[in-house]
Amino acid sequence: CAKKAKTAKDDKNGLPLCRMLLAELEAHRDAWPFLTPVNHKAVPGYRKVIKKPMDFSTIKEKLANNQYLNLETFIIDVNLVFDNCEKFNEDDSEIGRAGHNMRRFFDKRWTELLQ
Ligand SMILES: Cn1cc(C(=O)NCCCNC(=O)c2ccc(F)cc2)ccc1=O
Repeated sequence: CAKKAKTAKDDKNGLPLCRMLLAELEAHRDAWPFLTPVNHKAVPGYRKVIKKPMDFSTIKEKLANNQYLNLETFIIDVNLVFDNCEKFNEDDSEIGRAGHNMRRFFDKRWTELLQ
């Protein structure tokens, strides 16, 4: 019979873990810039500079549509949110700092949960 997955990382579908992690990201006080897609009509230059926009609501939609193979592919999209933020925003700005805070929080949580 198939070996029981050792950790969520190996588990073919650590999807409940993804849903839990996303819920924690959305509940974070610094999540507000990332909850919905950046409105490129309201944010000059965004569409030109950021080739692959991503946000928490889009990740939620992809989870609901079973578009993530496993935790890895989910983590790639979450990191895309933070990488886009670093590319477009000064570190010393409200949104730039929010991005750094959220990345630090996420890295801490998923590594804790995988131990
Ligand atoms: C990630 N990023 C976001 C923006 C940006 O201007 N984003 C709009 C923020 C406005 N949205 C809110 O204030 C809000 C949304 C939901 C909510 F529940 C509470 C507040 C600009 C550059 C960038 O790189």
